[in-house]
Amino acid sequence: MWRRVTLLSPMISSSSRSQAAFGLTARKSFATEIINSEERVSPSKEKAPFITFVLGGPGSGKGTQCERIVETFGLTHLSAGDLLRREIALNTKNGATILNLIKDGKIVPSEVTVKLLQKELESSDSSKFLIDGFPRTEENRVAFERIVRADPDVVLFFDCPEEEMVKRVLNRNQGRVDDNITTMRKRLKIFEALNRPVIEYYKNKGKLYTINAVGDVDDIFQQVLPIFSSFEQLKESRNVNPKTSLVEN
Ligand SMILES: Nc1ncnc2c1ncn2[C@@H]1O[C@H](COP(=O)(O)OP(=O)(O)O)[C@@H](O)[C@H]1O
Ligand SMILES: O=c1ccn([C@@H]2O[C@H](COP(=O)(O)OP(=O)(O)O)[C@@H](O)[C@H]2O)c(=O)[nH]1
Ligand SMILES: [Mg+2]
Repeated sequence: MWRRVTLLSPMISSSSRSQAAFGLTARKSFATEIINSEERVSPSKEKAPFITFVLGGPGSGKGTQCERIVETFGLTHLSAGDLLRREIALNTKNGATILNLIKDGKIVPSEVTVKLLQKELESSDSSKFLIDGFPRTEENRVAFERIVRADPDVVLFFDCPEEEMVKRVLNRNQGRVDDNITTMRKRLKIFEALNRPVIEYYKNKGKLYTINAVGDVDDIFQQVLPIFSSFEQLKESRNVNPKTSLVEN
């Protein structure tokens, strides 16, 4: 279980949050601490988690590619949309508000989404996460940094033309309340206005990997493979799948 060492938090002044400084502090703040002598912390938990943000417009194939990444590299998939839909299904206190926002293609307040993600990150035994469909806005991004105190190692961007995304969403067939043309049009506008700046942010930080999201699912995954293969932290858990390893590198 990941635990933040909250005592470290006041040491970070807003002015010292350069990428390097923030990254270093985030890593330290993810160090586990032994709360009491009865609690055992495994050595692997002393390292910072490996975090990937998966971005792209609605229907660009984020969820589909995440499944492939999980199969091959064993990362833990956290879909922000799925966590929000679970709140609706469980009828929690935020459930009704979340439902209305999703129906309207709007973004759920950062506090709500970040808290859900934080809970999953902290309670998981995993040390490698794929955070799918988040951050959707600059405000989301800043809230994650502030609350979770972690930075992504990799940001994937599935780049897909609008007409292709519309076609896919309208054929998705998962009974989602937002898979209709009216909501989809709103979502595309929100994507351009609010998610593009996040993509630009990570591009400027040198963390962005842009994937051409048009074509066969397997061919798209072939663009993703070398990105993850290059990270030492993921090598030991690499699950060699003959279907996906043929064209590697
Ligand atoms: N490369 C692809 N070509 C055609 N259809 C795809 C492709 N990738 C995913 N799909 C389909 O498009 C729909 C949206 O994909 P999904 O992975 O849910 O996207 P996102 O999570 O980005 O909204 C799904 O029905 C999925 O099966
Ligand atoms: O960080 C997030 C992720 C999702 N959503 C809401 O959940 C919807 C569906 O998101 P999801 O990622 O499941 O959609 P996808 O892009 O996969 O179609 C979005 O339109 C938003 O209304 C949100 O508010 N914040
Ligand atoms: Mg999705």
